[in-house]
Amino acid sequence: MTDAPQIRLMRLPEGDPAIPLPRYQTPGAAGADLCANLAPVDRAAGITLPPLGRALIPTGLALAIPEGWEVQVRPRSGLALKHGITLPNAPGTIDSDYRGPLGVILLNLGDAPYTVGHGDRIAQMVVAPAPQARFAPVAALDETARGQGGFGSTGMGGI
Ligand SMILES: O=c1ccn([C@H]2C[C@H](O)[C@@H](COP(=O)(O)OP(=O)(O)OP(=O)(O)O)O2)c(=O)[nH]1
Repeated sequence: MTDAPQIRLMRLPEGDPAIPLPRYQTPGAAGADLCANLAPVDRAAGITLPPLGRALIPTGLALAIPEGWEVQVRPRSGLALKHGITLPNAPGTIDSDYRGPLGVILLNLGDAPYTVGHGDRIAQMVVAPAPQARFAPVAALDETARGQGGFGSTGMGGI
């Protein structure tokens, strides 16, 4: 296994120090939970997403990811199953050279309004290797057994 990288985390000036920093909830967790860090004006009422509504939810954090790695922001399955809350851009890509505020785009696919509260665990971030490839333009590609077959070309049934 590649050595785990160190990711520097900075709480932004508008970040609430009472909100826990991302952490793995169990020794084997792949994702570290991210909490909503709402603007002071939103903290009392939260941010309500109507059905099919979406919003950029601040985390109050900025990251410095080492080159060659990325952070993926992914939905939490409990919120998805119970309330239909997902990320329209899942997995959100956090680039290693990005130093701006980390935000989470939440989308309500449920049939009832959903309110995001200050401090709620809204998503999880997974750290993954992301090497930059070299793209080599060529006139023709090598042949394979699959060729151009795709999008269900091997059939859709079981057994
Ligand atoms: O869920 C997300 C997705 C992205 N970002 C930040 C970090 C990322 O590095 C930057 C740009 O994201 P992306 O490349 O997905 O956005 P884009 O629409 O292609 O914009 P850009 O032209 O700024 O790259 O926005 C977030 O904070 N949360």
